[in-house]
Amino acid sequence: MDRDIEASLKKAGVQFIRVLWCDNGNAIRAKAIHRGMLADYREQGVSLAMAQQGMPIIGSTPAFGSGLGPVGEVQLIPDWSTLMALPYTPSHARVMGNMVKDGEPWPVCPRRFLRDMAADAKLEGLEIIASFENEFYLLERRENGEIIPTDQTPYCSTYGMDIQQRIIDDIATALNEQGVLVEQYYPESGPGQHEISVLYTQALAAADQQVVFRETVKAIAHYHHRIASFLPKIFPDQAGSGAHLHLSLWHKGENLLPNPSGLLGLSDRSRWFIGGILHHHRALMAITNPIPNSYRRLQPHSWSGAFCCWGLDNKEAAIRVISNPEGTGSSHFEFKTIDAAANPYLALGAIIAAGLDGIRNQLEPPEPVDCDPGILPEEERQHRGIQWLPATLLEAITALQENQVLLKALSPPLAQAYLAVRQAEWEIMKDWDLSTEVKMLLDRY
Ligand SMILES: NC(=O)CC[C@H](N)C(=O)O
Repeated sequence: MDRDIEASLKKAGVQFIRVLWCDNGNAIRAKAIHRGMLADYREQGVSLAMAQQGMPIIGSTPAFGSGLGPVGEVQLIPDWSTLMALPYTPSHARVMGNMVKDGEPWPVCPRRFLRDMAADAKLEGLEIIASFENEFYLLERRENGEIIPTDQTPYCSTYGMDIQQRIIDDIATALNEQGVLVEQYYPESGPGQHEISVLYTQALAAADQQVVFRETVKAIAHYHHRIASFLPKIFPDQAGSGAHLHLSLWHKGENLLPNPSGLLGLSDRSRWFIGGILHHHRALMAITNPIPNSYRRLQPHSWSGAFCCWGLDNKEAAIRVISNPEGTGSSHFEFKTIDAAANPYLALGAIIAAGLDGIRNQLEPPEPVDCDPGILPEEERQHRGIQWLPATLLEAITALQENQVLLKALSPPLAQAYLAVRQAEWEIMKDWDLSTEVKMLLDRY
């Protein structure tokens, strides 16, 4: 960051620069540096208690067994290439932070993990291109604490668009101003549920975008006296909110996915990448669906990726390969078993690790599924190799504890801290009913 940027921050009226991190509980947090003190902090960043990476989403003591106690600090060093004034809070700017210990990237830093996984992919000649596609609810809190949707409109309702026009416009403007390019918008099927998709980009930037997206949507809703929530399941009988992850693999500007004569229009490497994700799916879910509430969303017939399988344009499969109308092969696929309670750096990093394992070991996915797996008799599902996914976070945690590929990729200190946070959250929340989850978590995601 040079003096010009300091000057432009001053000119823009920025007083504080938030240095952001996204922790193992997927809370987005920041320490803010006053502009007048930037010279002192520019290189060394702000200090952070190591225990911060052991915090569950509820509570303020590090999880037991995280390996992170009250002693020890790391530096949160701004990645100045991500500096951006916040359009919705003009006196603040934000920059993403990297956790550094003794001058080296700290293994427990989620951004470090994704950077390393992207670098691993590069060694295989692959650039990972991704985008998170979020759904969220726009809600109001009544004086008695009751949470109600702010529209009652169905899927793609133009009336829903009219009702929410100002707020959606403001979100789109703010995202675009931060370089997160808005692609499509429509009201989703739940009352007050909306979806805004943003343009894909390289892996680290895609995870940064996910943080920016959540920050922006929540802040702008608040400005409009609304609550935006990404909590995976809010209303028992209405659609849940996913954060489907769209992926493609590139090399030197060329998309490596399409092969018109390959299975589902895909090249061998991309099919093996998918094979790796499905092979490690159960363990991945401890990262992609990290809270007990996540498992309420994953129901058959809800297009949420509740079955471990893949298919062409199949919205009930965990992996939907998206057909290309021009018949030139499939250019990307979507992983649906993921929600916005997931730390995007860890989730995308773990998916890359699983996919690379698939490529290295040429892991073939099972036969693609061309029907709704939820209506098949159990025997046929088994015959076709369509597995039920973990029904609880605890099952997913156990799968991750047993998954040497993902544990190795995470590195022992990150795996230890992450699993301890998941276990702590499981213990805290396992007996909560949905209304307690909503009360406690609505504002946190
Ligand atoms: N249109 C859709 O794909 C719906 C997605 C669904 N709401 C989910 O939970 O994932």
